[in-house]
Amino acid sequence: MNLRSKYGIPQDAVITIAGTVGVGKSTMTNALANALGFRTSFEKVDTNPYLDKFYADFERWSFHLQIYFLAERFKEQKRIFEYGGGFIQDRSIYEDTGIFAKMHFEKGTMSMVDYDTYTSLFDAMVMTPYFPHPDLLIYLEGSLDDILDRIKERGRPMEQQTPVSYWEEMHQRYEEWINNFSACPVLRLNINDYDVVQNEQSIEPILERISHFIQQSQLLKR
Ligand SMILES: Nc1ncnc2c1ncn2[C@@H]1O[C@H](COP(=O)(O)OP(=O)(O)O)[C@@H](O)[C@H]1O
Ligand SMILES: Nc1ncnc2c1ncn2[C@H]1C[C@H](O)[C@@H](COP(=O)(O)O)O1
Repeated sequence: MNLRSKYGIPQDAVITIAGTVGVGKSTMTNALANALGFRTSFEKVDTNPYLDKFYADFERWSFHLQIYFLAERFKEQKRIFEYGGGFIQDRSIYEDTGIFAKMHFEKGTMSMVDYDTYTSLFDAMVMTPYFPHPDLLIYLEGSLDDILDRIKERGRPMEQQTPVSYWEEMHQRYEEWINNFSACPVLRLNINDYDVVQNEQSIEPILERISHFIQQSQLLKR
């Protein structure tokens, strides 16, 4: 019996992985997709035409980057819908607005006009009854120090050159954001409680918790 059947996870489930930069979303996306035989939906960092420019000049590029991410995530959403689910998604669309756009607006690196334009587009596209929300959002959390170590270890040059205060601000905002998030069910995982890199078996207790959550939320939907 495969792991998906063993834990009774529906084959059309859509699970999104959320959390701050470097916390381990892509790694978890791969581990869960392999274990469940699901497709993946990744953020493409290397081919993003704005990301390097954005890190070099937030004020100049924050609006362009948000529009780009929104378009990319919406295309991915369409692909997931066309396949009929069975996906693990690396980062949720909700973080673009709830974390990044909001943070840049509030810190003064996105103008109010740009922020209003962006949020009205986001709301028209996403916050509608026609937009399918994921079955589960897995929120990865960890200490700022552990996350900074991971950002350093991964070594993306644009992130190394960014002041620690940026990651600190983001880390705080994530905590506040997840405590108020209600668009879909949330499973919180602390990065010290599993290690899918060194120990492949550590995915099974996570599958068990996912199964429990999805079954409970399906009961609530009835
Ligand atoms: N469970 C883990 N144990 C140890 N290192 C990890 C773990 N998960 C991720 N990492 C490492 O942390 C870094 C960031 O992980 P990544 O999955 O790219 O994060 P994200 O997608 O959230 O930005 C990478 O170098 C990755 O190898
Ligand atoms: N919406 C976003 N605005 C600004 N920057 C973003 C957004 N979404 C992702 N990013 C950045 C953060 C990282 O440098 C890369 C990839 O994110 P990761 O958390 O490592 O998957 O893109």
